[in-house]
Amino acid sequence: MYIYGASGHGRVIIDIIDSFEKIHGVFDDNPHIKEILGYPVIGEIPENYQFKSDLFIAIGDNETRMRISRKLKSKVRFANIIHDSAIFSKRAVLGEGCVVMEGAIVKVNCVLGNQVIINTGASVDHDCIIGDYVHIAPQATLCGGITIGEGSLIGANAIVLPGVKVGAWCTIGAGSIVHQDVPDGFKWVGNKLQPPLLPVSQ
Ligand SMILES: CC(=O)SCCNC(=O)CCNC(=O)[C@H](O)C(C)(C)COP(=O)(O)OP(=O)(O)OC[C@H]1O[C@@H](n2cnc3c(N)ncnc32)[C@H](O)[C@@H]1OP(=O)(O)O
Repeated sequence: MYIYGASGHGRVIIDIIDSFEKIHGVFDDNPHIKEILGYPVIGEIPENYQFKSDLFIAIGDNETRMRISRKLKSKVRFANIIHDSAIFSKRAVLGEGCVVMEGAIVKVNCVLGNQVIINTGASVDHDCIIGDYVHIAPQATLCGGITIGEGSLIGANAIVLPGVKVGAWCTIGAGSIVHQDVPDGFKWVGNKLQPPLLPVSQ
């Protein structure tokens, strides 16, 4: 497998896979990063690079992961990674380029899109629909029947109550309790929707 991203999330991904998976190469656009966990970092992906195996985009930022996956999707197949200690229902569906980390749970009838991160110990209960490029951060809990729109971040230890719909590109603060639907692009912190930023007056 190839890895794209040699920062914190890249270290986490390499640490999960390199005891059973050969790392063919690690890419990162930052020319100052030369090495990660003992693996040399190649730099940017060269034009017309011929991949010998699947790629995993190990970048935590949802918008960046979307941009890179769109750029590369015609050139390479994206790997999925499910840690041995995760519980992933045989009746749940996963897109491509996703990771389900240590101790995470994804239950019956869940549908996960592409490039989704289910981080350490997060719990996604029955019948949830998770859009592309979503990150469910460590220990977050999604109760049953929840919808999370594309690109949203559900912060660490947040709880989303049953049936709630979180829109696209929302941010849910760490430790929040989300008890109402959240419109596209909004932020929710604690137990409240945050007012949108007002445009700066001319
Ligand atoms: C392995 C990993 O690390 S995965 C990473 C997962 N990432 C996360 O879980 C982070 C989620 N992000 C957060 O919780 C952020 O703090 C956000 C998005 C809620 C707020 O970020 P910002 O908009 O930059 O807000 P900022 O940091 O300026 O804080 C604004 C106010 O909200 C408060 N605040 C910030 N985060 C929270 C929170 N989670 N809960 C309650 N209050 C908060 C701040 O104390 C501050 O209060 P004040 O105005 O009274 O001083």
